Amino acid sequence: MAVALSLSLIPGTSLLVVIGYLTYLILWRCFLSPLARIPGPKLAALTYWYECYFDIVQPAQYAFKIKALHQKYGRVVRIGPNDVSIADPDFFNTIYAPGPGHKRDKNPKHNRALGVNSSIGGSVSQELHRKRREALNPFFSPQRIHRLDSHLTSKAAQVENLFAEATESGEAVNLSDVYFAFCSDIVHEYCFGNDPNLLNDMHLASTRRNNVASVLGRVKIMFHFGWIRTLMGLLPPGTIARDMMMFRRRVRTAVDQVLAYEPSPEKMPSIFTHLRDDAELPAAEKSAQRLEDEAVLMTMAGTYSPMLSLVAAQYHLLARPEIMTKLRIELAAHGSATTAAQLERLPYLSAIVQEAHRLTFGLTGRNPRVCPDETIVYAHNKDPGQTYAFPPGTSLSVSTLVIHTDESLFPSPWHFDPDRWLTTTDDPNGLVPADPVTNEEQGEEQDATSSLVSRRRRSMLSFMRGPRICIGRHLANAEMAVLLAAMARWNLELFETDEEDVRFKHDYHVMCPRLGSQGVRVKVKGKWGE
Ligand code: HEM
Repeated sequence: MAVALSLSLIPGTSLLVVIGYLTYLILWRCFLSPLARIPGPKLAALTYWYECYFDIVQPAQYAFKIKALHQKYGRVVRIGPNDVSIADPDFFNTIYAPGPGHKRDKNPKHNRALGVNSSIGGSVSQELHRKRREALNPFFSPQRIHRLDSHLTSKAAQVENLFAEATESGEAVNLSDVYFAFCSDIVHEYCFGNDPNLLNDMHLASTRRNNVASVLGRVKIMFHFGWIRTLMGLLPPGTIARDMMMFRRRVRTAVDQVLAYEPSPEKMPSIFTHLRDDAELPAAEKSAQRLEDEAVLMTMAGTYSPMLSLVAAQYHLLARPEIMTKLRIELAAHGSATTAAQLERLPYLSAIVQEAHRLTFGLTGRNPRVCPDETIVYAHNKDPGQTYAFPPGTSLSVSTLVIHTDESLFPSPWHFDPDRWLTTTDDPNGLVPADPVTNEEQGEEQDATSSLVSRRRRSMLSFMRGPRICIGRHLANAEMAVLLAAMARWNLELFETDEEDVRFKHDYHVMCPRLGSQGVRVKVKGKWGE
């Protein structure tokens, strides 16, 4: 009798516990938490379902919603129960590059999206990240990248051969596939020491590009429903998300091949033979699983992102012939500039590259940092009412979309305008410093006329800043310089392509143009000037 009575009380007690917990959650998140006074929609403060709605139902629109929230609520907006977005380029370094003695970790929840937790990009703690970065750094210095010059030039020549063939056949060429294959061949050779020559097989290049696009197309689902990835790991291979499995399996094969061979003194080390042979690295850092994660990140980041910037630049060069004309004049005036290092110093070419990066937005998703041990204070210099303290553990981010389309920095922000990157203080020989941002940080190149351009450069977030700045940025810029200079030698016409094929419409970790876009396609009319 007593047992039956206690059993009958269970549902009621459980209901009370649930109601009590939910009441506590609502009170804490909306009214009592130290973040409660930060402006923003109460629903976003209360639950992650708010973000989930804009990520999945809309779809992939939260980046645009965050911009709209800043327009409504101001520079500081609470965009999640523990998440704050700050639309102030002057606060950027405090979050991402605070300098020695200040810890900035990643938010582990964001690792779910790509599932490369044991890669450098997936390292949550600053200490672990630093160790992994130190192991890779030697491969990514500008000097080391410029040793790839002959390889870059020969790959660009291979692209030109494709154009010569397309001139004869009259068939349309998909530049998104071509540039994906170009970047993929280069990064694959750099990582594993062999060139898969994807440029030789455009059908395969197209399949591989779409493969990566569908992996990216799932990042929002994986982010909000992390258990799906766990479930996938338990199912027989290929049951769901075949493309994701195939992509990982291909990368794993390349890693296994590296691990299967002994060190060979006469062979130039590739990134992964270097990691395999690095005596300083503990065994766990060289496990096949960890190296697979590293390689997945490296091959995805090293192909898809530069491809996006390349096609954006190429589209605007073709849609706006006056930009192409200026580029050709500059290239003709510096005919001896052929290597990546020389081309990267041409002001107009660099400005095109920079503008393409701006409108490609780097990582379009939230890329928060968490400070584990310090309260961070935001104080707007002109408005004392806008002072906020974020306790340790708050997930803080700056939106690339918000900053790169800030009208006060970039008037008519969606207009592709390389001129906004040119200063009157450029070198009299018409050359720009190799790394303008670094030079500015060192106090060089400052006068009144160039201050707006300097501010724009400091506000560029495409590669991020601080210790986690894109490790492959010098490679990406070298690839772009060489390929855009080669493309200027050809007479190309856009084919069934418009601006919607290169414009940021959806945030799938990186920018995605209109859904269903086939990429940037052209007809090749022959060599320019012939
Ligand atoms: C236009 C081209 C590129 C863009 C816009 C871009 C953008 C970025 C951004 C924004 C990050 C910071 C991510 C974070 O904070 O977690 C990053 C990191 C990274 N990128 Fe790139 N990237 C590009 C090209 C490349 C290339 C060519 C490679 C490889 C060869 C590469 C490899 C990486 C790696 C390994 C990381 C992680 C670095 C770390 O966590 O320390 N990226 N990239």
